[in-house]
Amino acid sequence: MNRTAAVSIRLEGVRKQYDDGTVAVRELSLELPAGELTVLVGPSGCGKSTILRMINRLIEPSAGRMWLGDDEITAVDPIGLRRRIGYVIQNVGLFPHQTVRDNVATVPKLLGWPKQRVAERTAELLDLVGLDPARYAARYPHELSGGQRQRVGVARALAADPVVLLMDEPFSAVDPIVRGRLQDEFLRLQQTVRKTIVFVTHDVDEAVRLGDRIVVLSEGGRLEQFAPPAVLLSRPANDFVAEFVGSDRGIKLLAVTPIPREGLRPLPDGHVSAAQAPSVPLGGSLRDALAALLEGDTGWVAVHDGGTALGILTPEDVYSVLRR
Ligand SMILES: Nc1ncnc2c1ncn2[C@@H]1O[C@H](COP(=O)(O)OP(=O)(O)OP(=O)(O)O)[C@@H](O)[C@H]1O
Repeated sequence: MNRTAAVSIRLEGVRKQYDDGTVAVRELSLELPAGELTVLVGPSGCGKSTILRMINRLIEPSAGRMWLGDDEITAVDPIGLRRRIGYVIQNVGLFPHQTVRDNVATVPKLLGWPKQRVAERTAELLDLVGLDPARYAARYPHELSGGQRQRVGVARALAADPVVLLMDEPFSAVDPIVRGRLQDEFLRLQQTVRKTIVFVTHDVDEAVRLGDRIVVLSEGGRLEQFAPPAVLLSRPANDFVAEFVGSDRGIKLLAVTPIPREGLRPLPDGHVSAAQAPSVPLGGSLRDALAALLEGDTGWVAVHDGGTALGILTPEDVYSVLRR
Protein backbone atom coordinates (compact mmCIF):
# COMPACT_ATOMS: atom_id res chain seq x y z
CA MET A 1 0.00 0.00 0.00
CA ASN A 2 2.72 2.43 0.98
CA ARG A 3 4.62 2.31 -2.26
CA THR A 4 5.62 5.93 -2.60
CA ALA A 5 7.93 7.29 0.07
CA ALA A 6 6.49 10.21 1.99
CA VAL A 7 8.09 13.62 1.57
CA SER A 8 8.22 16.73 3.72
CA ILE A 9 6.43 19.98 2.92
CA ARG A 10 8.29 23.24 3.44
CA LEU A 11 6.94 26.77 3.35
CA GLU A 12 9.24 29.76 3.40
CA GLY A 13 7.91 33.30 3.82
CA VAL A 14 4.61 32.39 2.19
CA ARG A 15 2.10 35.21 1.83
CA LYS A 16 -1.35 35.36 0.30
CA GLN A 17 -3.19 38.55 -0.41
CA TYR A 18 -6.45 38.15 -2.30
CA ASP A 19 -7.42 40.55 -5.09
CA ASP A 20 -9.72 42.51 -2.79
CA GLY A 21 -6.79 43.26 -0.49
CA THR A 22 -7.57 40.62 2.19
CA VAL A 23 -4.35 39.28 3.63
CA ALA A 24 -5.17 35.63 4.42
CA VAL A 25 -1.58 34.59 5.17
CA ARG A 26 0.90 37.25 6.18
CA GLU A 27 4.25 35.49 6.14
CA LEU A 28 4.45 31.86 7.04
CA SER A 29 7.46 29.58 7.31
CA LEU A 30 6.95 25.95 8.32
CA GLU A 31 8.47 22.54 7.78
CA LEU A 32 6.03 19.63 7.98
CA PRO A 33 7.91 16.36 8.44
CA ALA A 34 7.55 13.45 6.01
CA GLY A 35 5.18 10.70 7.09
CA GLU A 36 3.64 12.76 9.88
CA LEU A 37 0.15 14.07 10.36
CA THR A 38 0.23 17.81 10.96
CA VAL A 39 -2.97 19.57 11.95
CA LEU A 40 -3.59 23.22 11.13
CA VAL A 41 -5.95 24.65 13.70
CA GLY A 42 -7.20 28.14 14.43
CA PRO A 43 -10.30 30.30 14.46
CA SER A 44 -12.47 30.80 11.39
CA GLY A 45 -10.81 32.92 8.73
CA CYS A 46 -7.22 32.46 9.96
CA GLY A 47 -6.12 31.17 6.56
CA LYS A 48 -6.12 27.38 7.05
CA SER A 49 -7.89 26.51 3.78
CA THR A 50 -5.84 29.10 1.93
CA ILE A 51 -2.63 27.39 3.09
CA LEU A 52 -3.86 23.96 1.92
CA ARG A 53 -4.96 25.32 -1.42
CA MET A 54 -1.60 26.97 -1.97
CA ILE A 55 0.13 23.64 -1.36
CA ASN A 56 -1.81 22.01 -4.22
CA ARG A 57 -1.82 25.23 -6.25
CA LEU A 58 -5.53 25.73 -6.43
CA ILE A 59 -4.41 29.17 -5.22
CA GLU A 60 -1.12 30.84 -6.10
CA PRO A 61 0.82 32.50 -3.26
CA SER A 62 1.51 36.23 -3.54
CA ALA A 63 5.05 35.73 -2.24
CA GLY A 64 7.32 33.11 -0.73
CA ARG A 65 8.42 29.62 -1.71
CA MET A 66 7.12 26.10 -1.05
CA TRP A 67 8.62 22.66 -1.52
CA LEU A 68 7.28 19.15 -1.73
CA GLY A 69 10.39 17.14 -0.89
CA ASP A 70 12.98 18.53 -3.31
CA ASP A 71 10.45 19.90 -5.78
CA GLU A 72 9.58 23.54 -5.64
CA ILE A 73 5.79 23.63 -5.71
CA THR A 74 5.49 26.88 -7.63
CA ALA A 75 7.97 25.69 -10.26
CA VAL A 76 6.40 22.34 -11.25
CA ASP A 77 3.43 21.65 -13.51
CA PRO A 78 0.29 22.09 -11.37
CA ILE A 79 -1.60 19.17 -12.93
CA GLY A 80 1.27 16.74 -12.33
CA LEU A 81 1.63 18.18 -8.83
CA ARG A 82 -2.04 17.59 -8.00
CA ARG A 83 -1.79 13.96 -9.06
CA ARG A 84 0.84 13.50 -6.37
CA ILE A 85 -1.39 15.12 -3.77
CA GLY A 86 -4.61 13.61 -2.42
CA TYR A 87 -7.21 16.21 -1.43
CA VAL A 88 -10.19 15.52 0.81
CA ILE A 89 -12.72 18.23 1.58
CA GLN A 90 -15.80 18.57 3.72
CA ASN A 91 -18.77 16.85 2.06
CA VAL A 92 -16.22 15.10 -0.12
CA GLY A 93 -17.43 16.22 -3.52
CA LEU A 94 -18.00 12.70 -4.85
CA PHE A 95 -19.35 12.49 -8.38
CA PRO A 96 -23.06 11.78 -7.78
CA HIS A 97 -23.70 9.87 -11.02
CA GLN A 98 -20.76 7.54 -10.62
CA THR A 99 -20.60 4.44 -8.45
CA VAL A 100 -18.34 4.21 -5.43
CA ARG A 101 -15.99 2.06 -7.51
CA ASP A 102 -15.76 4.65 -10.29
CA ASN A 103 -15.34 7.50 -7.84
CA VAL A 104 -12.38 5.79 -6.17
CA ALA A 105 -10.89 4.86 -9.55
CA THR A 106 -10.95 8.43 -10.90
CA VAL A 107 -7.25 9.22 -10.69
CA PRO A 108 -5.87 5.74 -11.53
CA LYS A 109 -8.02 5.79 -14.68
CA LEU A 110 -6.78 9.26 -15.52
CA LEU A 111 -3.26 7.94 -15.15
CA GLY A 112 -4.08 5.17 -17.63
CA TRP A 113 -3.59 2.22 -15.30
CA PRO A 114 -4.64 -1.15 -16.78
CA LYS A 115 -8.22 -2.19 -15.88
CA GLN A 116 -7.16 -5.09 -13.71
CA ARG A 117 -4.85 -2.91 -11.64
CA VAL A 118 -7.55 -0.25 -11.21
CA ALA A 119 -10.03 -2.91 -10.04
CA GLU A 120 -7.58 -4.42 -7.56
CA ARG A 121 -6.57 -1.04 -6.21
CA THR A 122 -10.16 0.08 -5.77
CA ALA A 123 -11.11 -3.07 -3.84
CA GLU A 124 -7.97 -2.80 -1.70
CA LEU A 125 -8.73 0.82 -0.81
CA LEU A 126 -12.37 0.22 0.02
CA ASP A 127 -11.26 -2.55 2.35
CA LEU A 128 -8.68 -0.26 3.88
CA VAL A 129 -11.25 2.42 4.75
CA GLY A 130 -13.62 -0.20 6.17
CA LEU A 131 -16.13 -0.56 3.34
CA ASP A 132 -16.72 -4.08 2.05
CA PRO A 133 -16.23 -3.81 -1.75
CA ALA A 134 -18.78 -6.58 -2.43
CA ARG A 135 -21.40 -4.54 -0.64
CA TYR A 136 -20.53 -0.95 -1.48
CA ALA A 137 -18.54 -0.74 -4.74
CA ALA A 138 -21.60 -0.69 -7.00
CA ARG A 139 -23.57 1.83 -4.91
CA TYR A 140 -24.02 5.48 -5.75
CA PRO A 141 -23.04 8.21 -3.27
CA HIS A 142 -26.66 8.96 -2.33
CA GLU A 143 -26.99 5.31 -1.21
CA LEU A 144 -24.37 5.84 1.52
CA SER A 145 -24.41 7.46 4.94
CA GLY A 146 -22.45 10.69 5.49
CA GLY A 147 -19.66 8.80 7.26
CA GLN A 148 -19.44 6.23 4.47
CA ARG A 149 -19.21 9.00 1.89
CA GLN A 150 -16.31 10.52 3.83
CA ARG A 151 -14.56 7.15 3.76
CA VAL A 152 -15.01 6.92 0.01
CA GLY A 153 -13.51 10.40 -0.20
CA VAL A 154 -10.45 9.24 1.73
CA ALA A 155 -10.16 6.10 -0.44
CA ARG A 156 -10.36 8.22 -3.57
CA ALA A 157 -7.67 10.57 -2.29
CA LEU A 158 -5.36 7.61 -1.59
CA ALA A 159 -6.06 5.86 -4.90
CA ALA A 160 -3.05 6.94 -6.89
CA ASP A 161 -0.75 6.51 -3.90
CA PRO A 162 -0.12 10.24 -3.42
CA VAL A 163 2.96 11.43 -1.57
CA VAL A 164 0.88 13.90 0.39
CA LEU A 165 -2.69 14.04 1.63
CA LEU A 166 -4.39 17.38 2.24
CA MET A 167 -7.60 17.20 4.26
CA ASP A 168 -9.82 20.21 4.80
CA GLU A 169 -12.27 19.62 7.66
CA PRO A 170 -13.01 16.16 6.26
CA PHE A 171 -15.04 14.94 9.23
CA SER A 172 -16.89 18.07 10.28
CA ALA A 173 -20.13 17.36 8.42
CA VAL A 174 -20.91 14.14 10.31
CA ASP A 175 -22.38 13.71 13.78
CA PRO A 176 -20.02 13.46 16.78
CA ILE A 177 -20.30 9.68 17.18
CA VAL A 178 -19.58 8.90 13.54
CA ARG A 179 -16.87 11.51 13.68
CA GLY A 180 -15.14 9.76 16.57
CA ARG A 181 -15.28 6.48 14.69
CA LEU A 182 -13.91 8.04 11.52
CA GLN A 183 -11.08 9.60 13.52
CA ASP A 184 -10.18 6.23 15.05
CA GLU A 185 -10.26 4.50 11.69
CA PHE A 186 -8.28 7.27 10.13
CA LEU A 187 -5.56 6.96 12.76
CA ARG A 188 -5.35 3.23 12.09
CA LEU A 189 -5.19 3.90 8.36
CA GLN A 190 -2.32 6.35 8.87
CA GLN A 191 -0.43 3.64 10.81
CA THR A 192 -0.58 1.62 7.58
CA VAL A 193 0.05 4.24 4.92
CA ARG A 194 2.27 6.73 6.78
CA LYS A 195 1.58 9.60 4.43
CA THR A 196 2.58 13.19 4.99
CA ILE A 197 -0.82 14.59 5.91
CA VAL A 198 -1.90 18.16 6.42
CA PHE A 199 -5.25 18.19 8.16
CA VAL A 200 -7.32 21.33 8.71
CA THR A 201 -9.81 21.64 11.53
CA HIS A 202 -11.15 24.36 13.79
CA ASP A 203 -11.73 21.76 16.52
CA VAL A 204 -8.94 21.59 19.08
CA ASP A 205 -10.07 18.18 20.34
CA GLU A 206 -9.81 16.74 16.87
CA ALA A 207 -6.37 18.34 16.45
CA VAL A 208 -5.11 16.85 19.71
CA ARG A 209 -6.54 13.44 18.90
CA LEU A 210 -5.12 13.17 15.40
CA GLY A 211 -2.03 15.31 15.16
CA ASP A 212 1.58 14.22 15.47
CA ARG A 213 2.11 17.96 15.48
CA ILE A 214 -0.22 20.90 15.63
CA VAL A 215 0.13 24.31 14.02
CA VAL A 216 -1.93 26.94 15.83
CA LEU A 217 -2.71 29.92 13.63
CA SER A 218 -4.33 33.26 14.32
CA GLU A 219 -5.78 35.77 11.88
CA GLY A 220 -3.64 36.49 8.87
CA GLY A 221 -2.14 32.99 8.94
CA ARG A 222 0.07 34.04 11.82
CA LEU A 223 1.95 31.13 13.39
CA GLU A 224 1.32 31.09 17.14
CA GLN A 225 2.80 27.67 17.95
CA PHE A 226 4.00 24.55 16.17
CA ALA A 227 4.39 21.61 18.54
CA PRO A 228 3.31 18.05 19.35
CA PRO A 229 -0.06 17.92 21.18
CA ALA A 230 1.42 17.20 24.60
CA VAL A 231 3.75 20.21 24.36
CA LEU A 232 0.98 22.47 23.09
CA LEU A 233 -1.24 21.49 26.02
CA SER A 234 1.39 21.54 28.73
CA ARG A 235 3.36 24.57 27.51
CA PRO A 236 1.20 26.85 25.36
CA ALA A 237 3.49 29.47 23.82
CA ASN A 238 1.30 32.46 24.68
CA ASP A 239 -2.12 33.60 25.90
CA PHE A 240 -3.69 33.15 22.46
CA VAL A 241 -2.73 29.47 22.36
CA ALA A 242 -3.69 28.90 26.01
CA GLU A 243 -7.10 30.39 25.41
CA PHE A 244 -7.57 28.60 22.13
CA VAL A 245 -6.75 25.16 23.50
CA GLY A 246 -9.15 25.84 26.36
CA SER A 247 -9.40 25.69 30.12
CA ASP A 248 -9.76 21.90 30.08
CA ARG A 249 -6.34 21.39 28.58
CA GLY A 250 -5.25 19.39 31.65
CA ILE A 251 -7.86 16.76 30.77
CA LYS A 252 -6.86 16.75 27.12
CA LEU A 253 -3.25 16.40 28.19
CA LEU A 254 -4.04 13.24 30.15
CA ALA A 255 -5.31 11.61 26.96
CA VAL A 256 -2.19 12.35 24.92
CA THR A 257 0.41 11.62 27.59
CA PRO A 258 1.65 8.02 27.48
CA ILE A 259 2.15 5.97 30.60
CA PRO A 260 5.85 6.21 31.44
CA ARG A 261 8.02 3.13 31.09
CA GLU A 262 10.66 4.41 33.48
CA GLY A 263 10.30 5.34 37.12
CA LEU A 264 7.37 3.09 37.99
CA ARG A 265 7.13 2.11 41.64
CA PRO A 266 7.60 -1.57 42.47
CA LEU A 267 4.51 -3.73 42.97
CA PRO A 268 3.49 -3.85 46.65
CA ASP A 269 4.30 -7.08 48.51
CA GLY A 270 1.91 -9.89 47.78
CA HIS A 271 0.97 -8.58 44.36
CA VAL A 272 2.90 -10.76 42.01
CA SER A 273 0.65 -10.37 39.01
CA ALA A 274 -1.25 -7.50 37.49
CA ALA A 275 -4.37 -9.69 37.43
CA GLN A 276 -4.90 -9.04 41.15
CA ALA A 277 -5.22 -5.28 40.82
CA PRO A 278 -6.55 -2.57 38.56
CA SER A 279 -4.17 -2.45 35.68
CA VAL A 280 -3.43 -0.70 32.40
CA PRO A 281 -1.25 -1.76 29.49
CA LEU A 282 1.98 0.04 28.79
CA GLY A 283 1.13 1.99 25.67
CA GLY A 284 -2.05 3.36 27.25
CA SER A 285 -2.48 6.98 28.27
CA LEU A 286 -2.49 8.65 31.66
CA ARG A 287 -6.24 9.02 31.21
CA ASP A 288 -6.54 5.22 31.01
CA ALA A 289 -4.42 4.96 34.16
CA LEU A 290 -6.55 7.48 36.00
CA ALA A 291 -9.77 5.77 34.92
CA ALA A 292 -8.47 2.42 36.25
CA LEU A 293 -7.35 4.11 39.46
CA LEU A 294 -10.81 5.55 40.03
CA GLU A 295 -12.48 2.21 39.41
CA GLY A 296 -10.36 0.27 41.88
CA ASP A 297 -9.84 0.89 45.57
CA THR A 298 -6.14 0.11 45.81
CA GLY A 299 -4.99 3.71 45.37
CA TRP A 300 -2.63 2.57 42.64
CA VAL A 301 -2.77 0.96 39.25
CA ALA A 302 -0.45 -1.72 37.89
CA VAL A 303 1.19 -1.16 34.53
CA HIS A 304 1.60 -4.32 32.49
CA ASP A 305 3.32 -5.23 29.26
CA GLY A 306 1.69 -8.35 27.88
CA GLY A 307 1.20 -10.48 30.99
CA THR A 308 4.08 -8.99 32.92
CA ALA A 309 3.50 -6.37 35.59
CA LEU A 310 6.18 -3.69 35.33
CA GLY A 311 5.27 -1.64 38.38
CA ILE A 312 2.61 0.69 39.66
CA LEU A 313 1.43 4.27 39.33
CA THR A 314 -0.22 6.29 42.09
CA PRO A 315 -2.30 9.46 41.61
CA GLU A 316 0.77 11.45 42.70
CA ASP A 317 2.81 9.78 39.95
CA VAL A 318 0.18 10.67 37.36
CA TYR A 319 0.31 14.26 38.54
CA SER A 320 4.11 14.46 38.47
CA VAL A 321 4.30 12.93 34.97
CA LEU A 322 1.87 15.62 33.78
CA ARG A 323 4.01 18.34 35.36
CA ARG A 324 7.24 17.18 33.75
N1 LIG B 1 -11.29 34.38 -2.84
C1 LIG B 1 -11.14 35.18 -1.79
N2 LIG B 1 -11.14 36.52 -1.93
C2 LIG B 1 -10.99 37.33 -0.86
N3 LIG B 1 -10.82 36.90 0.39
C3 LIG B 1 -10.81 35.57 0.59
C4 LIG B 1 -10.97 34.64 -0.47
N4 LIG B 1 -10.92 33.39 0.03
C5 LIG B 1 -10.74 33.54 1.36
N5 LIG B 1 -10.67 34.84 1.70
C6 LIG B 1 -10.43 35.42 3.03
O1 LIG B 1 -9.18 34.98 3.50
C7 LIG B 1 -9.21 34.73 4.91
C8 LIG B 1 -8.78 33.30 5.16
O2 LIG B 1 -9.76 32.40 4.61
P1 LIG B 1 -9.63 30.82 4.75
O3 LIG B 1 -10.78 30.23 4.06
O4 LIG B 1 -8.27 30.42 4.33
O5 LIG B 1 -9.76 30.67 6.34
P2 LIG B 1 -10.02 29.35 7.21
O6 LIG B 1 -9.10 29.47 8.39
O7 LIG B 1 -9.91 28.15 6.39
O8 LIG B 1 -11.51 29.60 7.67
P3 LIG B 1 -12.69 28.57 8.12
O9 LIG B 1 -12.21 27.86 9.38
O10 LIG B 1 -13.83 29.48 8.40
O11 LIG B 1 -12.91 27.64 6.98
C9 LIG B 1 -10.62 35.04 5.34
O12 LIG B 1 -10.64 36.35 5.85
C10 LIG B 1 -11.43 34.95 4.06
O13 LIG B 1 -12.55 35.79 4.11
